[in-house]
Amino acid sequence: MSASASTALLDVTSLGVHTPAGRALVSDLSFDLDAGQRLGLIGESGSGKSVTSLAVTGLLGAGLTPTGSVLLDGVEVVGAGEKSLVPLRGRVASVVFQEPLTALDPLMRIGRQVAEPIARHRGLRGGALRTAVAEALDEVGLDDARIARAYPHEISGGQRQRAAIAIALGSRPRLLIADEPTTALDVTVQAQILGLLDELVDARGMALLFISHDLAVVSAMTSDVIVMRHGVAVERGAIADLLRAPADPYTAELVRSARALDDMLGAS
Ligand SMILES: Nc1ncnc2c1ncn2[C@@H]1O[C@H](COP(=O)(O)OP(=O)(O)OP(=O)(O)O)[C@@H](O)[C@H]1O
Repeated sequence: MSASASTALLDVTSLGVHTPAGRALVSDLSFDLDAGQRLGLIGESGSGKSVTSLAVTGLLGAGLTPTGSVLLDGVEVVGAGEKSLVPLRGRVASVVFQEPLTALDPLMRIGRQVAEPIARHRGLRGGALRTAVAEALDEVGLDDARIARAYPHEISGGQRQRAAIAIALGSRPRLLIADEPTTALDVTVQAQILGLLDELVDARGMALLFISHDLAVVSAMTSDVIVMRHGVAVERGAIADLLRAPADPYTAELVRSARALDDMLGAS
């Protein structure tokens, strides 16, 4: 969160999202992210985290209306048409979602899906494209040649999420939005994927907006968070400070339940 909003890669000011019936799903949310910075959005299910990530990338479904301002690399996303949004997607920001099956095309081999953003954004063809795809798969730990030829249903959930990460990064985005990227995975695979994301974000100097309901998971990826409840930011700051002295009762509850889980795991 920088002092100088004008240079931010992502600059969200007083974002609101409303249903057609006028219900506010997100209200008066403001934050910014500079190149290479990380920020966590944490909150219980239904608190508006995913709606925020969709609003930020201009992907809100029909009927949901955004208000306020979202500047992505200086371009206004709120109210923008597809024509101005398409060049931003991938090149500026990419999203990794909770369920990789929704991001992957079930009828297309993994290798082709990884190739598509690389060809589109980096203009590679033929042998150079094949080499770049092999490198992209290798980078996410999918170095088995079988994976490139497989369809999504032929590989494991963890491998699918690795492939989804390779696709999201193929366009070389400067901002990665990870929306509960490990929630659908078992704990061991979750730790591997978090480690992989951490390494890749670091190696490429990407900014990261990391969304989760799980304080322990968020604290593995970022040191700064916004706590959301009912579509409103109830608290923000360094995780270390929130753990020590949560100001909002809801944050205190999040900290208590994370500690209880930790104790339970420690005792087992
Ligand atoms: N298209 C939509 N139309 C109407 N309401 C919606 C729509 N999409 C989401 N909502 C509502 O907006 C609220 C916030 O949803 P959102 O998915 O952002 O929550 P979340 O914090 O990401 O939760 P989860 O962790 O379960 O994904 C919820 O009450 C949800 O039912």
